[in-house]
Amino acid sequence: MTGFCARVWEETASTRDAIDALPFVRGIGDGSLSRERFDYYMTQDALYLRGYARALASAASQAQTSDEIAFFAKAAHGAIVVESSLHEGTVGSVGEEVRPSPTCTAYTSYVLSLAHTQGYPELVAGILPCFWIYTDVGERLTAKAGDLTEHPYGEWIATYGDEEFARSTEQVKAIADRLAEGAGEATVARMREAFVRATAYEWMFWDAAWRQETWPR
Ligand SMILES: Cc1ncc(C[n+]2csc(CCO)c2C)c(N)n1
Repeated sequence: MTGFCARVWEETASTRDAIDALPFVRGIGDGSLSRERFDYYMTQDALYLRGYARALASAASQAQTSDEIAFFAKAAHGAIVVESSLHEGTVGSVGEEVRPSPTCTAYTSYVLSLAHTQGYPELVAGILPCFWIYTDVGERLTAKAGDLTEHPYGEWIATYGDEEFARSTEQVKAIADRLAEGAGEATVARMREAFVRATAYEWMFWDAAWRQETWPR
């Protein structure tokens, strides 16, 4: 039987095709995306990464091996460092007055609910699309964009097209496959649900940035 990752990757093929087709993602790739939309995204992403870093720290606290504890603790730190370096170069530091959008709130609340109401395998499955989708999109955009030095979003593309980032993704995939192998049917079904949902949130996050989504007032 094929592993968990191979199966859920196949199952989310249509969502991933829809991600590639998003005007926001196409616009980052060809450089035509407006600064205004990109800045909205970066600000919301900084807020997202704070919540996501907490979910990674929770995975570190639930992990059972030294390697996994160290891996998730380093990734939690990495999420905050990505936030400050990539974001300060574009939108500056994000102040307390900025409110997370409905989609940002939904996505961070969802991964944190996995951390607090489900088990370690479900949390890892819900954390994985953040790594895998960005590696996947980053690799394709890097191959397409060519020389990034003059590209308006070159730094963003290079961050996620990076080989070390791809290696981190492979590590989360290996952890998810191992956990699914040792888990019962009900846990694997919840892991699948977490992966599918988080993948949908990745689509929604870029779509919300394109729309510059706000709360009703
Ligand atoms: C909405 C959203 N989803 C995924 C990433 C990518 N990402 C950022 S930090 C990290 C892991 C630790 O470095 C990953 C995979 C993002 N930036 N924003």
